[in-house]
Amino acid sequence: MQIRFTKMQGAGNDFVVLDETQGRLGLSSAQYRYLANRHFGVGADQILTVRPAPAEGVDFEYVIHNADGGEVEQCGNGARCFARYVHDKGLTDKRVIRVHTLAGVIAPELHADGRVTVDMGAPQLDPAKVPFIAEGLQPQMQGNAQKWPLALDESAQPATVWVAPVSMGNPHAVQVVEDVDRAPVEAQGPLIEHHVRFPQRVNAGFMQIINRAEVKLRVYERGAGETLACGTGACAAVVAGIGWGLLDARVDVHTRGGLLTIEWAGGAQDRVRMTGPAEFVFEGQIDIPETL
Ligand SMILES: N[C@@H](CCC[C@H](N)C(=O)O)C(=O)O
Repeated sequence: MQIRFTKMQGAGNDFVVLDETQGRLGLSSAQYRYLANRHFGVGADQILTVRPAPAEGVDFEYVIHNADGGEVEQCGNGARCFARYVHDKGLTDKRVIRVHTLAGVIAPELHADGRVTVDMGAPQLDPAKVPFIAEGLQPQMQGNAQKWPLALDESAQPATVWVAPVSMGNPHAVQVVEDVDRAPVEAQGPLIEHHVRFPQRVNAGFMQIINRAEVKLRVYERGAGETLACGTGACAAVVAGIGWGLLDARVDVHTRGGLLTIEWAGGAQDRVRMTGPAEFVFEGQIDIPETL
């Protein structure tokens, strides 16, 4: 089966974008995995699919698969690339686009310089809704927000880490580290991702505070491993940092792949805004085995 694709990246978080506005490709989870494979396929952290609007009041449907083939609710860097794709490919002439995702409606806005700001919606901090199983644990209060002890495998240093469970439509566990470049992302990432207290698995964020308006961040992503940047991870980290009283309402997040700016007024109903780059890389055609 031969399909056309576009490769894009947002702060180094890379995507294969598929256009299903003229009909479904009907890919299996193994075929998404094949596309994402960096040796046999195109290579990507996520596969983004553009579909026609499923309802009144939105312009498109945005479907996201992780590199492991699983469908997920939200992807922030992908949302910026999605908006740039539908605009630059002539699928819409709107510069503010309303997009349906599994996590609700988001609204990317294209700027003249090529960057995109996305209204990512309000964060969810109720542990049960992340979902995070908090039963039997004693949280610590810091500022206006809680942090929860997460016991990791004994081989992990430290054996217990303190995290904020935050949902940006998808689940995140954010912890503060002293030096992000020396943080045990590879060792702790998989343990946090698969921790029994996160029944839908989780994206693990490691945030170093530089000052009240600047952080460094690495994220070990659910279903993709460490990526050069994670947009929803940046939103979740800033929400946690503001809740803990460590950050102001506008924060520059330095990732290994580029800069994301996150804004949040701090109220439960306040929506998070994310601004960052969205770039085309190349286009092509690939043969995908029918049976995988
Ligand atoms: N890279 C993304 C997040 C993609 C989904 C995530 N791995 C999950 O499983 O929730 C972003 O930029 O937000």
